[in-house]
Amino acid sequence: MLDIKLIRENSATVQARLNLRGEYDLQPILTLDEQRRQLEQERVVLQTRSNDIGKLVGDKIKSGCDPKGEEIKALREEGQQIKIKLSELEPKEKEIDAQINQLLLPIPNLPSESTPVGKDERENLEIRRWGDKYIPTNPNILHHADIGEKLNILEFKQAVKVAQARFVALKGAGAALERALIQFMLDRHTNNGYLEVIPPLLVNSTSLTATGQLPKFAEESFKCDADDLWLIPTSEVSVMNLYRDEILEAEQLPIYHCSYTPCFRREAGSYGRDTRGLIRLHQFNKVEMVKLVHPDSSEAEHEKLVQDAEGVLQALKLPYRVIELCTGDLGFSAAKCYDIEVWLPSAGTYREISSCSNVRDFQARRANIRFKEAGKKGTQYIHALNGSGLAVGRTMAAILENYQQPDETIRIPDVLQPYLRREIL
Ligand SMILES: Nc1ncnc2c1ncn2[C@@H]1O[C@H](COP(=O)(O)OP(=O)(O)OP(=O)(O)O)[C@@H](O)[C@H]1O
Ligand SMILES: N[C@@H](CO)C(=O)O
Repeated sequence: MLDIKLIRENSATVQARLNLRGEYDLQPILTLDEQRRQLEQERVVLQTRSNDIGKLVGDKIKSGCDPKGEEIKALREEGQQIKIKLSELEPKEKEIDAQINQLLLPIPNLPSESTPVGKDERENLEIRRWGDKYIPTNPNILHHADIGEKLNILEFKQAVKVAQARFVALKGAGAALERALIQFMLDRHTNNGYLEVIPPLLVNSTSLTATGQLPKFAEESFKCDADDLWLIPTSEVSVMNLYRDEILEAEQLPIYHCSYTPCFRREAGSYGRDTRGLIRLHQFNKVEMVKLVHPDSSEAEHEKLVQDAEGVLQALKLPYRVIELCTGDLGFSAAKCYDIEVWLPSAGTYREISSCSNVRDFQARRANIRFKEAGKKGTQYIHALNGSGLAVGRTMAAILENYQQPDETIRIPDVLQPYLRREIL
């Protein structure tokens, strides 16, 4: 959530930066904020007069004025009227606060100053590439769905019967490879100082609002019918919300978490896109990295987060590139975002496998996550970062293609062999 004080005091700058992301009109918020401030001023004036009257009545009685006389009666009557007005003002202020809040919730984060300006994904910037030398030279590589079915490790038809399109069942070595990938990713992150969490897979609406999926993107998540519970689209939601409404000590920061969970997405706007294979499913596994950090270090922490995600691909020797998203392509909560795209030989292209964002204080304001620092008055909002480290299904797809041998077997990446106790699939 954007800071209302920032909007009030720098409305032109905030509006200009929001315009880099799309169309958002701050005027209704500014109008309500002005009304709210007028009510506040009115309340302060009335409160002061009410205090003065109380004091005046006391002083006058002390100096001999008749407590039942006309003068005291008139003052008491005025005091009574003020109390009635004050009691009417309070709910009005609360109502306007609630309206401002409702208008702020669908407004996205401001892009960072260093984010490249652009309309959409065509204006994203390629930052670097890694692993060109590992790009396979075999021109006949099968799509991962085809080789997966041939090897009897990916089962799409049966999964569709059980659920619907965009589901998969992993069998035998496929299930083992998925588990090995999850374990390998978690081991790397925990060795790098991330504390593992297994969080709830169902979250309430307050949690989804805190991380930014609600109210705007309700149609992208699955909701349980009878309860106020949703299946998580990413474990960023559950992990961030563990800290909702908490005040941390500065010494507790930075907090690094990693978590493996299934993720559930309705993919409402993806009709007809990526209908084959593991790229776009309603349920997929992801190892997530989440950081809660001091605002001064969030930029450096962001660079380290991307390196941690890249490290997984480098260890697996999967070729990739890093893209910096332009202002028009940023996710709702992100101030700055790098996507990592892995090479998929069957398509002859790079496909997104990880998204690493610095959301700065945007989620902390919605979730009310603050910290206290010695020598500073009051509390400050933490900065938060999240990144996929990595999406497991897309990693499996990349391995089934990049490690495919001419005899249609799959070589297991060296770092996974100890987990699987085999070299070939
Ligand atoms: N429906 C899905 N099925 C499988 N993996 C997914 C799916 N959606 C996202 N992912 C993976 O999870 C990562 C984090 O999710 P994110 O919200 O950044 O995806 P996204 O930007 O919606 O992806 P895309 O642009 O491909 O739709 C992505 O980088 C991707 O690797
Ligand atoms: N939580 C982030 C990174 O994985 C996302 O889903 O995009």
